[in-house]
Amino acid sequence: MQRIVVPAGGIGGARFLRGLKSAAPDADITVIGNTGDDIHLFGLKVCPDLDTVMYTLGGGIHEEQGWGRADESFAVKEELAAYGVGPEWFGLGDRDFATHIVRTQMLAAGYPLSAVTEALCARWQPGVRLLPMSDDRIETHVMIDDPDGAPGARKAVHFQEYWVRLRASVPAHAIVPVGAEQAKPAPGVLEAIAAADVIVLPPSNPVVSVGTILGVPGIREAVTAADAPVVGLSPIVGDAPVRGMADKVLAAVGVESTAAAVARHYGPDLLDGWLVDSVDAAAVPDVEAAGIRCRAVPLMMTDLEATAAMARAALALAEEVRG
Ligand SMILES: O=c1nc2n(C[C@H](O)[C@H](O)[C@H](O)CO)c3cc(O)ccc3cc-2c(=O)[nH]1
Repeated sequence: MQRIVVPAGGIGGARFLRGLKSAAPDADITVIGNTGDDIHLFGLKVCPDLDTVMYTLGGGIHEEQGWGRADESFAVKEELAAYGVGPEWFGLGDRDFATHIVRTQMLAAGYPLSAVTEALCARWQPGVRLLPMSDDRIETHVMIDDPDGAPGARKAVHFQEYWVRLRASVPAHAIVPVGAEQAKPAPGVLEAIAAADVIVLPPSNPVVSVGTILGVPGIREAVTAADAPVVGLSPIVGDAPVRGMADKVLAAVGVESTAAAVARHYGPDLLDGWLVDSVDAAAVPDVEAAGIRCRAVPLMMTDLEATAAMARAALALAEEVRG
């Protein structure tokens, strides 16, 4: 059975995984989920990217939104707001709250996040093995200008505040994965990477999703050392992110928002192959000049079949670089 490892963020990663499962129904897929987006609210631990993967593959996702639960209501949030308890800008629904309550209760009882995630997945049956990148707490913060401070002053805000409250409308000066340096990969992560037949970097955010996962000490090194080919799909199409704020956070790390620049950012030591969208076919020679095999194929996840075709192209490229 083919063993595929996918370090994944939220919506883009989850949708890609749905295509990958359809393209490789018999494969043994391990997902290493980003937990840098995690946030503590109302005393609860919320893991947006793990939940987005779990709900999407388990059939519980709000399809149009791409995050949170289908058929959601917001009575708890409204009641909290009536007490003046926020933040009001983060949309936690009633059904979703139950997930965070179970998670927080299990963590308080001493279970590590990896065990909690496995328990939550027992209900959702995502059809992949979903591992958090780490059991240790890591929180991505974004440095922005502080309009209330002295001229030139900056402050750090939680990634969710940057993305959801500020809608990434202000420049990001730096991305800080707080806690990453002391963190260890969760049990099973390094073993899955070492045993992989193929490692696929989905079209997730290369800085705050895949970058954060690779930044956990030992993970990037394990991916680079793995025997398996490593192939990635560009999240940038026609010089703009397909969705999300990749352009803003790429600027913060000094990387241009182009498919070729993202490939170079990952680097030839990590990547064996890179898929760019057909509209970026002119970038293929640039990427190959950097020592990364590159092909141009349609990369818009418009429906399951289009997404499965992307996954098939990634697996085919992996075979090509292996051979
Ligand atoms: O744009 C939003 N995204 C929301 N997201 C998505 C999330 O902010 C991001 O898209 C990811 O963290 C980036 O991958 C949620 C995800 C959850 O699992 C739970 C609650 C939310 C709430 C919001 C929200 O209010 N607005």
